[in-house]
Amino acid sequence: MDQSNRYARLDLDEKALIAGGRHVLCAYTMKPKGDGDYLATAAHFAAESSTGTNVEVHTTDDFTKGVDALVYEIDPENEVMKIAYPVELFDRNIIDGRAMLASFLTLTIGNNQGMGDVAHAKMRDFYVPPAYLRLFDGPTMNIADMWRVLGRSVTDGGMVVGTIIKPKLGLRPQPFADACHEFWLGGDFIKNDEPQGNQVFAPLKETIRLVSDAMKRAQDETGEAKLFSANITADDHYEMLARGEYILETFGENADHVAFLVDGYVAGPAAITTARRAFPHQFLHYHRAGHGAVTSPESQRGYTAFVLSKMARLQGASGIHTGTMGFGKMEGDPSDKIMAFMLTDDVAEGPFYRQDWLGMKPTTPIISGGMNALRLPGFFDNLGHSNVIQTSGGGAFGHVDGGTAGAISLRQAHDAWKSGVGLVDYAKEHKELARAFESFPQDADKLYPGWREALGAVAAE
Ligand SMILES: O=C(COP(=O)(O)O)[C@H](O)[C@H](O)COP(=O)(O)O
Ligand SMILES: [Mg+2]
Repeated sequence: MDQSNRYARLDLDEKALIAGGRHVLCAYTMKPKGDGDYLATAAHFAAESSTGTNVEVHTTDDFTKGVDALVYEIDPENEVMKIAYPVELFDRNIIDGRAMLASFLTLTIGNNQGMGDVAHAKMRDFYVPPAYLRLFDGPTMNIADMWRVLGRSVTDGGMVVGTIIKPKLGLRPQPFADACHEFWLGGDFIKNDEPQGNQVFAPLKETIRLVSDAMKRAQDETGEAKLFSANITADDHYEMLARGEYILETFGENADHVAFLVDGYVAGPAAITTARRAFPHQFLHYHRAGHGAVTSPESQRGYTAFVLSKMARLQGASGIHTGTMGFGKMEGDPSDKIMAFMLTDDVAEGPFYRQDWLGMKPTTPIISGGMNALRLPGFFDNLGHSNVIQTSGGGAFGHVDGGTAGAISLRQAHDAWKSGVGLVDYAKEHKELARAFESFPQDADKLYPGWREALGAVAAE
């Protein structure tokens, strides 16, 4: 059944829809199955994503038709369609009338992902009008709060030098805490790797007690504040709360040095909102393991990493992984920097829409995945600033002189970039950085040909 006479209004103008403020706009790439008509398939998609189904139902009334999602633009050649969703379609909490991301996803990227007449569809961008935007929680904390704890400028505090405890799994509590202590002697921030929780060989309570003690010792020894991002991801809301409360109680006077890591893709929006609402004074670290299943450029379904990032700011993530934009080990491209700008700027351009965040706090980009000191300058050149949390796991613990030297090398690479000095020149005066060249010779050869001659004995020592 062709529903385009009801669910498509190609005469609608995007600027007018935005000015009207009544619609959430979504841009998708979509391909009909077989030789299906593009507009009819798009209209069926809009019907299934709002008030309709594949047939007319006699219960539909005039009010229903007023909240139909409408296809307002199609470009079959480029497989692009745009749909306007009336704000009224989206579910609101009974407890406080506020918006929920689950409902946004259920409609815009729900049943439509499995429709028989759609070969594939992927959301590339979305626009949120002010009336809906203000119903989302948004972040309470972000990198500015970390900078405050670290005693830095709260507007331009620079890179937070971080790591992920490696190996990913398999450390008992004491070796785990020892690795933390080692890194903290040179760095600022440590996160649990995302699978680390309450394994039998490393019970959470015992591990957290030792990590808290390691933090105290590192702070005493360096005179600097240290930060830890603890994984509280769980299927069960009560389990997340139990973990969070135990962690805060155990860190005691250092509780404000603790972030909570939540795996927002595998555990979903409910887990993010649980942490956001139960622990509004902790930095909420959104880890996105698994997102590649839908966001990868290889995947023609789901949504992009850009869309995931934008949703994270709405939900109130303090920081979210944005990949390394082609400079690390995970999939990515330098143009991914628009993802970071959408997180941090008050008005930002997406691939299809400009979003005004109306003062909603920024979410901090977390840069991670195969990074090390040598890869940082290129990354910062591309992004244009270094106000990010950067975590290098292998890049710290893979340093030939150990985790402390690894941490120091990362800080030195950042300092070199900030002061506009070439990395090889800076390394001549900074041993840990020089030794990072020796630690990651493949990267060194590729990014800094001639480094060995230039650094000579400094790197080899
Ligand atoms: O453990 C790591 C990186 O470890 P290492 O520094 O040893 O590579 C993170 O889970 C990845 O950053 C995830 O990817 P992304 O940040 O793209 O979500
Ligand atoms: Mg990891």
